[in-house]
Amino acid sequence: MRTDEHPLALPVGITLDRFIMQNQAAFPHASGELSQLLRDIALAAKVVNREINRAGLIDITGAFGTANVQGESQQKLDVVADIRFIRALTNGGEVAAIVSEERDAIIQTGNRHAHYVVAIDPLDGSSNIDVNVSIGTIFSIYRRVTPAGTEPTEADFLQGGRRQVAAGYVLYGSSTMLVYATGHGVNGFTYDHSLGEFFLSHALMQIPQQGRIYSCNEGNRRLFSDGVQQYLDHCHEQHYAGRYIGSLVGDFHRNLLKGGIYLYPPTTALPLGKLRLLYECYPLAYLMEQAGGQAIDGVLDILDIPPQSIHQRSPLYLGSTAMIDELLTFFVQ
Ligand SMILES: O=P(O)(O)OC[C@H]1O[C@](O)(COP(=O)(O)O)[C@@H](O)[C@@H]1O
Ligand SMILES: [Mg+2]
Ligand SMILES: [Mg+2]
Repeated sequence: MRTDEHPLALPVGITLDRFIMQNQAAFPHASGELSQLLRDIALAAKVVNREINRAGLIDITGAFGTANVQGESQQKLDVVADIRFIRALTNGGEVAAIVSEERDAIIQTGNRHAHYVVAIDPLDGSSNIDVNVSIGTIFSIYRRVTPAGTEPTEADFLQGGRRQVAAGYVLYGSSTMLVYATGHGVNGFTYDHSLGEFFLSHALMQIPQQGRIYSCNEGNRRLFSDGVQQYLDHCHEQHYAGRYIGSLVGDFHRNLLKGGIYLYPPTTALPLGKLRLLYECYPLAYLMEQAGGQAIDGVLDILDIPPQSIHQRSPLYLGSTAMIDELLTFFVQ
């Protein structure tokens, strides 16, 4: 009997580290830089996970008293997660510059020799931080276009969604998961606190083509276009289940597993939508397309939207292909 099949010692599974190494082997010219970058993200995720789990005990709940470039009040955990990810990516040495939701300007890490830049939403679902509801982190990775050795510029971040070389999210929920893709499918890893390791738990995730869940803040209903309002009526007529956590990562993850559609339409208050193209829409669209779903802004595929600025907003509709096709029929009437 092979040792890894012994009933007294069941295998623990494939660690994230081993998975990264196995996948790196598939790219003969790989230098290991992207692999190290992914490990740095996993390390920061473990530290932030620890802070979230004990937030109420170490007084990092509530507002920090400052506002970010979007004019949103920064929660203490927004700031903590921002510092932790920037520190890990800087110390890891593989990232030349970072765009963060919590910082106005590009962060120069000082690693001018590095070949990658990262756009990040350090803490997603800020309105749910203090109420023990799932929250997340979203990241997007590009190979820089400016030469190594020089100071990275906006050009490195405004390459367009289809130039991402990797993207993913961390979900801090009933379990903690890291879900990412590097162009060859979406894989999910569950964190085992007792071993301090992420283990492969969801290989090659695919969203069901059809779903019966819709996720939308219907409190904004009157601010939506007629087409969106008619689509929401259609969801009611079809008795689709309304599920809205208010954390994009949480709503995305559920719909990825069960099938469904997430909508953050433009409103009269936010005519360009609320969500940010570089560190919310592009990375989740990258995952959604590789999981067999669709992501649009109502007209274009999210990944084809030309980027103009680092904190640019966009409407977002993403999920099961059949549900996106159905939504689009309400936009052309
Ligand atoms: O409260 P609203 O308007 O429904 O917005 C909720 C959406 O805004 C977000 O909280 C925006 O993300 P941040 O928390 O990172 O700012 C999404 O996670 C969520 O889907
Ligand atoms: Mg967010
Ligand atoms: Mg955020």
